[in-house]
Amino acid sequence: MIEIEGVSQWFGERQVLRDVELTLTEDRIGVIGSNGSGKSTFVRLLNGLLVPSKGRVAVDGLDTGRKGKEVRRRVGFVFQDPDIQIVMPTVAEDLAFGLKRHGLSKAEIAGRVGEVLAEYGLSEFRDHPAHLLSGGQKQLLAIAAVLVTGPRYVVFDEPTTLLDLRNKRRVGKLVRELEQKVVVVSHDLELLAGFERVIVFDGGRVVADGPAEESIAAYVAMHPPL
Ligand SMILES: Nc1ncnc2c1ncn2[C@@H]1O[C@H](COP(=O)(O)OP(=O)(O)OP(=O)(O)O)[C@@H](O)[C@H]1O
Repeated sequence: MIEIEGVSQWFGERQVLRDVELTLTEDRIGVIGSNGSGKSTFVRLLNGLLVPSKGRVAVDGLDTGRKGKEVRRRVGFVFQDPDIQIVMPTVAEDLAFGLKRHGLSKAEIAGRVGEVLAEYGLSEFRDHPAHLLSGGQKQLLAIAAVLVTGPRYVVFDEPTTLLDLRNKRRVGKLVRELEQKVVVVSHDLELLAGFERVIVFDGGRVVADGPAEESIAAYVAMHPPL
């Protein structure tokens, strides 16, 4: 469970989130809203990438301000642009990187990396330079590198924006089928169809919150055709 209690966020003089009060328990949660409405800021609070200016965020009872390291082990974060997440030269080394930080032995790491490469259809790219992968393959690698560390929750910030239709569907399927609880920020409303809960932000506030179909309809109704 992730609890967001009385959270407001300022950057300098500018208030970006206003009195957000939410308890996240569902397996599939979407976050939508206009550009600049505060979605990315909100999800950055969930794994302690950002600590709220006011209020409190707790993951399974762990305060993100005081227990940041433990929180980040529980909550994986997949960025929109996989290039900023890929840190090692080859595909296998990149996957191993996250595991080393988790104190696994060399043999355990090799085994786990092999499994994950197979699972994501990346085995043939094992020793390939990660930066030469296609956009879709990089996104899959970035997702795999987060999942390999075994988080309980995974936050995705616009995971399909840079992808072609085939890879968009691939990532969409993966997001729907993950065993972890997921929170997905997206402008791709199709990706969120069928989600248990979709939260709509506007001007830093939650303006709708309910099953995907209801929230998406409310969001669409807020934006009549020009
Ligand atoms: N680190 C920061 N410093 C200053 N302002 C910031 C910072 N991060 C975000 N902002 C501002 O906060 C506001 C909300 O940004 P945020 O990225 O949360 O919106 P968003 O809903 O994710 O938008 P988009 O759909 O365009 O990605 C924007 O006006 C942005 O310029």
